[in-house]
Amino acid sequence: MIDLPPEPRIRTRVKVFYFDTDAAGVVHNVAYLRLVEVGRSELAEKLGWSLAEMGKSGIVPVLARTEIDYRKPARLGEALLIESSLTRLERVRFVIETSIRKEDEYETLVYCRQTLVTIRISDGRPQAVPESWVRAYPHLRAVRNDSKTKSDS
Ligand SMILES: CC(C)(COP(=O)(O)OP(=O)(O)OC[C@H]1O[C@@H](n2cnc3c(N)ncnc32)[C@H](O)[C@@H]1OP(=O)(O)O)[C@@H](O)C(=O)NCCC(=O)NCCSC(=O)c1ccc(O)cc1
Repeated sequence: MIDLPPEPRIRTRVKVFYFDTDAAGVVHNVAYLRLVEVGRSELAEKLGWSLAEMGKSGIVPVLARTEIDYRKPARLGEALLIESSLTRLERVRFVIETSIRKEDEYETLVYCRQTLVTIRISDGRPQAVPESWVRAYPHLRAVRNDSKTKSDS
């Protein structure tokens, strides 16, 4: 059991390499999803859900929804900061928001909001979000009154 940080947030620094870019030297839309995943995985580890432990426990998060806004381009060789935050906890779902910006500028280049569902690997059925998160971050707890609607996550 690890001590959870006061804020469920992490900043990850990355550099834009050739394999992230298209012929114009700008980061490809698909490459941003990989960067979002890098940040989200680092956040999961910080919140006690390491990649190695996930498989062993039999309980894993899966992505149910990704919304992404591409606001400004990032370019080859630039240093980027990926800021990933856990922002909402429901019964079996949770939300991670990610912003990507240049290391030396404050403007957000890309914003992404993802809904994840905690499932049991053996049968794929949804499971409760980690109790330790609910205890550590009660202010993120949200109760939905529209559980039949999947489109407004
Ligand atoms: C997400 C699911 C398990 C949900 O299963 P269902 O049988 O629909 O369960 P339910 O109907 O009970 O839904 C459970 C809850 O999820 C909600 N839900 C389900 N689908 C959605 C979508 N698309 N959006 C928002 N909310 C959703 C639903 O409203 C329920 O919420 P509550 O009412 O608040 O309980 C199922 O739809 C599924 O298996 N989808 C495929 C998931 C998948 O293949 N994702 C991509 C691969 S995972 C991945 O790439 C990855 C994940 C995590 C990492 O760290 C790295 C990589």
